Amino acid sequence: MSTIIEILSLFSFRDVVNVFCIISILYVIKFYILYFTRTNSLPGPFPLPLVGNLFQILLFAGDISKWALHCQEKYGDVWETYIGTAKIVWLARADLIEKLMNSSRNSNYFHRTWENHGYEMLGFSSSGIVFNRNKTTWAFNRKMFAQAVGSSIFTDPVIEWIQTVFVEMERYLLDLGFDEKEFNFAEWAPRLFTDMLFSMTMDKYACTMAMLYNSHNPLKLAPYPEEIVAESDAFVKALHTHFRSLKYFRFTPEIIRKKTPFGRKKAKEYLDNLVWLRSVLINIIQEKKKKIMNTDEPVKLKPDLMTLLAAVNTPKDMTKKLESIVEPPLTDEEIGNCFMDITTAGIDSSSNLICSIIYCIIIHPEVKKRLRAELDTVLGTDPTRLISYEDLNKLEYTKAVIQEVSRLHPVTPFTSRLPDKDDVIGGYPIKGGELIFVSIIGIQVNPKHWPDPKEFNPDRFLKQSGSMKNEFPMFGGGLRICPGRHLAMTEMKIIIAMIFRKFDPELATPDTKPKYKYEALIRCHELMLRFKKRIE
Ligand code: HEM
Repeated sequence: MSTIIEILSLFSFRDVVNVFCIISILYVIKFYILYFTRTNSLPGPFPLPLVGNLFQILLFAGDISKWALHCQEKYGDVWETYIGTAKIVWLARADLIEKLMNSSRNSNYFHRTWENHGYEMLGFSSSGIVFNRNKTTWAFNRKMFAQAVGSSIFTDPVIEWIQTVFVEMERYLLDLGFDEKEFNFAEWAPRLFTDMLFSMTMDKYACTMAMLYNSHNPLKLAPYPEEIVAESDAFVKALHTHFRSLKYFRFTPEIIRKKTPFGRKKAKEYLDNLVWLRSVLINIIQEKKKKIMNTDEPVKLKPDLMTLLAAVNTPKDMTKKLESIVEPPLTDEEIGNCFMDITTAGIDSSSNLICSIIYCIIIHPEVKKRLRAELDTVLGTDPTRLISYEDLNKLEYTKAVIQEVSRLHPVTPFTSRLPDKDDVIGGYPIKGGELIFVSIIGIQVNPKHWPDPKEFNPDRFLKQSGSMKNEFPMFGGGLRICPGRHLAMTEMKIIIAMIFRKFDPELATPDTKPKYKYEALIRCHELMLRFKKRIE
């Protein structure tokens, strides 16, 4: 150390500045030599050294989806951008993503992004679904998840769970006078989906709506025992800390996480939180396993997702015939990671989409009228009648409305793929290891696929014939297509039906608009409404 200080003392401040300037100039020269001599160049915005094109996103207030649409308009359906020195190829046309959205197990496009040491530390790189980079364990976990979510023993009670949780929200809203007073629906939506997900995955109360209600009405608390509320509160808070930790581990360079006191402290806090969360989950899973072991009639157990996953591939499997069981059961850790994947991927996307759907229906009275007519025809005029699975299949216009809102306002505007090896896409050479962004929003408003793409017209989904999977990739596609898509559509249909058959939500003021923020997905953080009761 003292030798370094002695050497440094031989230089004046001016010398240090000069050396810094020379190194910077050499770096800039090298950056642009590489940029201008790059092979397989594509059109795209001009990058700056070190930051690449990141600074241009600031011109769009950090909203990458608006920036991507701007780039598409300027450069066409294929363009390139840079994060630092890393090139990213963008694709915004259905035929261009065909290879990426191929479901073959040998696909060149299994990985969604680069390897991340942070996720490895968290234990998600080879377990669970969303961040799993190991094809074998990913395929196994995903197959078990799809088997449980898709089994009829799960899908039937899910419809009841969703309705029960919605009725609870309805009670709180009416109790708080939100049929007359304006309130921020965007505050309630994530709680509605959290509570729903907790009941369908674990048969437990998350009580997040109850807590919001209590914060508005401390004199008349929601009817849950205090210890249940406190227990759920601790668990939900830990889950939120876990969501923040995913961002931290993804974006904070390893050197900061490991070598700086602040970085180390933060990483430890997050890891301790995850250890606690996992231990709670494992206790819950083991309780479920005990119940399964102690019964001769597993079909009589409450078929929440965790119970189904805990029994999968055991002699008490409720999702398939025993003679077809050849694989091992899921470990407790795998079940816990699947639960965290479901909450990570399933709460925010659904709750943000529901805000956009309600807003679009309100501002299109003719759409609301047709939607209501369909609800009344299929469900009848008694708003307390339980909705059944058969009813849902008949709600074609409602489904078209949900799809049209998702087309114009996708909550997940992009997904990505990392090719394992070199390829050619639409005539453009692509290098292995070069990240590809699929602009879901760009494809869904591309005039080559959608006439009058900016017009809100649910009928276009009723008229669609043939396959349009790559023209409407709201749930991604191929190997890594969203495995929760059917559940998500079920949730949306039921909630829209429950709202609009009984209520007539109105905007707080005629010019009220939802406020969105881009945070990996498009998050609605304000939608001021009144939940007026339906009169006609
Ligand atoms: C409206 C609601 C939802 C939307 C718009 C949505 C959209 C998406 C998209 C675009 C992807 C990436 C697909 C790809 O890269 O090709 C994805 C992945 C995923 N989604 Fe969803 N999703 C929704 C709801 C849900 C729900 C309710 C669940 C769980 C119950 C879920 C679980 C997952 C999982 C586990 C993945 C990762 C799949 C993998 O990596 O293999 N999603 N979702």
